[in-house]
Amino acid sequence: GNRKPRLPPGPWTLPIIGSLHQVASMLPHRRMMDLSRRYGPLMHLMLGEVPTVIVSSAEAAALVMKTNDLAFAGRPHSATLDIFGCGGRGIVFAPYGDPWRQMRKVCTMELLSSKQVRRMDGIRPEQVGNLLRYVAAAASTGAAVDVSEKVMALSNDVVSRAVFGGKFPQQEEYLRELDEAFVLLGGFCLVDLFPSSQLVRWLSNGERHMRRSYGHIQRINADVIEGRKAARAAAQDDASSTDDDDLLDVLLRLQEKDAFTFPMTTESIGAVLFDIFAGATQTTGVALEWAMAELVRHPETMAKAQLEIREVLGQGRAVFTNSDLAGLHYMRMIIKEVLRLHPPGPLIPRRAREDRKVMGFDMLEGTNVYINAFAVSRDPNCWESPEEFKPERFENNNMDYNGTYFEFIPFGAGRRQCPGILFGTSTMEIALANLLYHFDWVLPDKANPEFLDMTEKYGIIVGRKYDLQLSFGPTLL
Ligand code: HEM
Repeated sequence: GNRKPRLPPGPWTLPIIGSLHQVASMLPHRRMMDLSRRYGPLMHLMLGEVPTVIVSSAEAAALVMKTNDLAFAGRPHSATLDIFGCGGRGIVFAPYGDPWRQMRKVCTMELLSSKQVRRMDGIRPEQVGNLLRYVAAAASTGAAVDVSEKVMALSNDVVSRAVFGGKFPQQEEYLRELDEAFVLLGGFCLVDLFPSSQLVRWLSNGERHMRRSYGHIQRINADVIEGRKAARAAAQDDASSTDDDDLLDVLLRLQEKDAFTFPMTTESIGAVLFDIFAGATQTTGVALEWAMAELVRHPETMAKAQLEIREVLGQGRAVFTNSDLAGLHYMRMIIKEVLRLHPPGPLIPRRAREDRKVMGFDMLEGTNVYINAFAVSRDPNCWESPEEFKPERFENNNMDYNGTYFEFIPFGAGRRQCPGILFGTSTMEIALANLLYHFDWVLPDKANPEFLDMTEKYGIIVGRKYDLQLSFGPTLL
């Protein structure tokens, strides 16, 4: 009928600028957590002209990502997102529908296939070995290590091997553009907030910047893909797979076989490769940097983890592989606790594909919906001393990030859940196990770890504002 919709409650909004003044001033996931504690687990905001609902409790998250998953399986769109997501041809920002489903299935099956898992189990130790060599050299001279930079580089290299087969000549530029695009997406860009205004469109730099960044990314994609096509043609192995196939090989083979029900262009392949790259690198990198920061801040936790690792692995090991790590129960609790306190993507973007009633409120088609995974995993109604870093809280329970416990959703849940959980946590485990087995980490100049600055940086992937510089304790192995 014509009844007025009953929207979720939200802060007082100004005409034109909506609730922007409420959220734009600081880290949005924190500001929204504070606001939601006042207005409730479903909170309505007008971000500029764009109706938005923020979801901030386990119960509300389950209603959105489980009970009504299909209705909320869309992703937001906006001028900058449409450019970044290649008009929906990738995976992460593709609209819910058949092309997305086929692409996601292919990539997920490939990344999780036993062949690819075996391949990556061989590759990760190589990459971690490079890192260890660098760290050992620094340790021998007493220099501090920029851990943030090094774990990010590790994550980039591992993902790059999975997706593109190895470092590619333009990798540095690719990463720089990705960084810039993430900053543009995390900011509240005027054209996204006022889509109907031609004036704003004309004035705004956001769309122009994104177009330039993404154009550059597309050119690099095209170069890499054309190069590989030429190499495949020369090797005449187009139909057969080898043990060293990366995701690019797999997609090209499917393209050659015409295996999709939609046109699979080089541009689409590029969009998918970029999406996997973008979804995988910074998330895993910042999770590792938060892990090392929390461990240094909690020396007793680091010591306990080292005891476990050194006991399980025995003495005198060089580099080890993921299959050596099955017995590291405390390590896995640490990883969970890091992802609870520092979910790398704190605001999970969805979009309502149809009208739904949730908790008695109307959520209207076209509304952008952000699930605040950060607020949910710090909810005092679900977690004891939620602000404290305490891996032991995961002892003797089954609580997991697999998308069945809605108070803990760093990877989301439902149809859109992150397909890279195993890939990402495997990289985290092997990196942390090696870094802790071989070295004792402390702050440089005997600084007191209690005062380590944990300020977050603004962006859709939330890392540390200040790079983590670490040095070495006296009991080096
Ligand atoms: C610690 C590491 C990671 C975290 C915290 C993380 C987190 C997330 C989250 C929260 C989502 C949205 C889920 C939802 O809407 O319910 C997501 C989506 C996605 N992630 Fe991850 N991710 C990580 C690592 C990875 C890795 C390693 C890969 C690939 C190898 C990856 C690929 C993707 C893709 C392709 C999507 C989009 C799925 C879709 O829209 O259908 N992620 N991730």
